[in-house]
Amino acid sequence: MTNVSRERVLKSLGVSRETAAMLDEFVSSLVRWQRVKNLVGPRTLDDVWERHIADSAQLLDCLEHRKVLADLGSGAGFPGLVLAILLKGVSGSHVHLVESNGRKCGFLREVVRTLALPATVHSGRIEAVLPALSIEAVTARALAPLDKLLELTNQVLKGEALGVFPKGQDIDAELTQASKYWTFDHATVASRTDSKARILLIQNVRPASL
Ligand SMILES: C[S@@+](CC[C@H](N)C(=O)[O-])C[C@H]1O[C@@H](n2cnc3c(N)ncnc32)[C@H](O)[C@@H]1O
Repeated sequence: MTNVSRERVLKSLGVSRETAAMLDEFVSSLVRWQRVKNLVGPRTLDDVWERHIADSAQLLDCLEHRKVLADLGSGAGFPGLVLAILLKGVSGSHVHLVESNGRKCGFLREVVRTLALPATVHSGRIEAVLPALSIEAVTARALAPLDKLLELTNQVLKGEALGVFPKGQDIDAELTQASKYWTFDHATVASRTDSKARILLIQNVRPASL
């Protein structure tokens, strides 16, 4: 199953042999660390290629020309490490991985170092780290509902920077709730890995009262 998924995902991504080798190395490290550090929901590793690698990689197209980004609440590197692997070699690219859990940061640092990725691991809280970063896009998967995400990111998303947030079937309710507190431009893109999911693209965020 894992090998079939791997082949299918790598084929659909159309990556080079070098990039495929980096993704393999990342998955191997995750499986190794998972045995002792429990970084992701254990059952999700059975389908790591579809559920985590492909699900993260599809965000690359949403970024368009943007290549300096912050991934908030990176966990075991989804989507941030996958994007850093895909962006390696793209001049000027950089991924800031922001994660407060020290154990997960240890893993992220090891993968960044081993694969020499264009990425920095920030071990700390988003609220403290994000304001100091200069970025073109923000990603966050499975971190918080949209109103909370905009509370965390409104300062960086008030202009041209793009928020790229994978969302599940509650997306419409989240948009309604967030609209009570924020105004913003948004669009959605269908997820390629989950028929019930969409990817939310957000810009020009302002407090609703202004
Ligand atoms: C549910 S996990 C999702 C991880 C990953 N993005 C994924 O999709 O697999 C949320 C992660 O966000 C981190 N996190 C939550 N609140 C945070 C905060 N305020 N600052 C930094 N990290 C945070 C948690 O430690 C956790 O690793």
